[in-house]
Amino acid sequence: MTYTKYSASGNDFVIFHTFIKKDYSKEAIELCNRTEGIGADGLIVLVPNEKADFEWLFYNSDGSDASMCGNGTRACAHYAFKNGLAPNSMQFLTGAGLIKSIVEEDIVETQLTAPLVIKDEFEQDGFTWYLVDTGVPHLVTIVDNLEDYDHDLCAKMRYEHNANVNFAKIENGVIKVRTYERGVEGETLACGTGMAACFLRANNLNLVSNKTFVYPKSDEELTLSLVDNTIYFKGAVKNVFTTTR
Ligand SMILES: N[C@H](CCC[C@H](N)C(=O)O)C(=O)O
Repeated sequence: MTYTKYSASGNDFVIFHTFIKKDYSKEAIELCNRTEGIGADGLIVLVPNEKADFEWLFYNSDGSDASMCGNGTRACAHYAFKNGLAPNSMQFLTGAGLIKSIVEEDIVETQLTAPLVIKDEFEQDGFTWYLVDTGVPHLVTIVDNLEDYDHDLCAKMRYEHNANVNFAKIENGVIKVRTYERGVEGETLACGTGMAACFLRANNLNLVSNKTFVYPKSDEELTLSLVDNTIYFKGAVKNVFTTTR
């Protein structure tokens, strides 16, 4: 089997395509293992689909499946286009519904699914939280200092709310984000749906405009924009290497 390793702003994935649609949780754990496998935050498997260019199966590195992955859609779309599996403007089926992505060289823009606010605002453990589903559930708190990010608190909030956890700081109209990712069970270098959740919260509070830059832990530059309640997420992806096992 041939596997390709992608990095999307530091959020990294192993990607392959097959005709066989089955549960790949076990393969996800093996392939994402950073000491004995290729190493990645997630596994993406492309399988044929009659109603879209393809369907994807997404797994976190712990083998859990997730309905959506913003950075994963950007890497997957680039992979699909470069492997002749889809045109540069494509739509594919995910657990969160149809996703549209456009590939232009190494820049990919994804139209995320319609956001759904689960809890608008609540206090817990000294922070003000916002809980929103941007394809997967995300807790967001806006802080003055990203050093407030605390692994143990994130783990507690992750399990209590079954959501990813984001700390965001607004600086001169742009957003800096740190994310604890469910299914990785730790901080990742970027989380697309997490950046989208932070952007939505900051935009709702009139702290950023309808189009702004967002910088995750990797400090790569992503563009988030909101048009008619639809979030667009754009940035570079990197095909790191391809290997066969
Ligand atoms: N860990 C997430 C899925 C991946 C989301 C993230 N990698 C992104 O780019 O959106 C979850 O289980 O909810």
